[in-house]
Amino acid sequence: MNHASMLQEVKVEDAVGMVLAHDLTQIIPGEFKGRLFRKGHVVREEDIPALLSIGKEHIYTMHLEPGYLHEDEAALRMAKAFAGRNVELSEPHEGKINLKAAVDGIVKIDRTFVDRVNSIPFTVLATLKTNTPVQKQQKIAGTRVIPLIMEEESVLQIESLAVQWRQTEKSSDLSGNPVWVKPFRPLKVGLITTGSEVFGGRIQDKFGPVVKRKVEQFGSEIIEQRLSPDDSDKIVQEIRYFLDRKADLILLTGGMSVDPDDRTPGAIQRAGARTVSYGTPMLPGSMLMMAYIGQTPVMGLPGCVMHDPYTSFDVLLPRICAGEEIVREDITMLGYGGLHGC
Ligand SMILES: Nc1nc2c(c(=O)[nH]1)N[C@H]1C(S)=C(S)[C@@H](COP(=O)(O)OP(=O)(O)OC[C@H]3O[C@@H](n4cnc5c(N)ncnc54)[C@H](O)[C@@H]3O)O[C@H]1N2
Ligand code: MOO
Repeated sequence: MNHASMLQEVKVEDAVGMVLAHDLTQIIPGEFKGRLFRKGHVVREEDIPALLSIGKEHIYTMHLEPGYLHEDEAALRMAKAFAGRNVELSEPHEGKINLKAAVDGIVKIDRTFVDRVNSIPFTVLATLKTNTPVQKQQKIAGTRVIPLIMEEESVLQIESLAVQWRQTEKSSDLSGNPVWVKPFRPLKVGLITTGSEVFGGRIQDKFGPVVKRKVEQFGSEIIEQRLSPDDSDKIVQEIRYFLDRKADLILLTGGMSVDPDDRTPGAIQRAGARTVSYGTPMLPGSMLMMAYIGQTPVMGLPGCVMHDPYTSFDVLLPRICAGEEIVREDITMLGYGGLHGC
């Protein structure tokens, strides 16, 4: 790429009155990183010491030829090409556009598309992983072009990748584009706390508050918490209680392991559940059960959810709160990268 003819170097001392062609960045480790001068700023006599102090002895003046784009314009066109529903774009800043969530939800980001964009030289698209829960205004992706002057051809390639994606991606009719945010829906959640030691008052329930906080974090609510001893019939009754009340999600805690008193997985099955998986390849959270009774998701939560900050429950819950059905493949793919402790 030969951009030399479009860029002219001028010593800062001779640049008074000239227009900056790009943002200029200052970094003071531990204190500040950001734009010191904005693109378009007219250099003044008093700017010269500041420019020299960030190591700029020269500035560029720029004369773009047809077929070339300024870094800011290229980044903006890239971002507009793939930003879909519930995504907002920031102003260009140092050749970068941030994509932000416009709502609370989970990000949906097509990995194949991201890889294709990044295989085009001098373009950068860095994103969160798909299905990550995000809050409104949280950054979900950033685009950047590496050179100050970008060949328009590269941007056209990205724009046409996005067009192809829209033509071929049948399942994404909700999204419009490969990077988007699926909003949470407010679910009514029934919570069944099993364990004769809790039911009988021998120990105080520590599970309920944890589950309540997690559920509320994604915009849903626990409509009621019911206690049950380690008795299969009683657990089945409590599941039916919440089915009758049209709970959108039923969560059961405790009794998920291999002891004779661990009745929860069997009771979930006896209540008529279709098991997606019992045994989840993630540590912690391996004893989690994912099941459905009709359309209603039912989850058995093992003891670790009570004390480990990030388990398989934290991966699956935001997706369920966004209205997604969990299938077997969603579970099997958790193992790779699924070691988080335990
Ligand atoms: N031989 C094996 N042992 C264990 C396995 C295994 O595969 N083979 N898995 C381990 C894993 S992983 C976990 S996680 C736990 C599973 O625990 P459970 O869900 O069966 O939990 P419980 O046995 O019901 O309780 C464990 C512990 O936590 C206390 N507890 C339970 N509920 C509450 C509550 N609501 N509030 C406060 N405390 C609670 C309970 O009293 C026990 O002390 O199993 C491993 N073992
Ligand atoms: O389920 Mo345990 O559920 O891996 O700590």
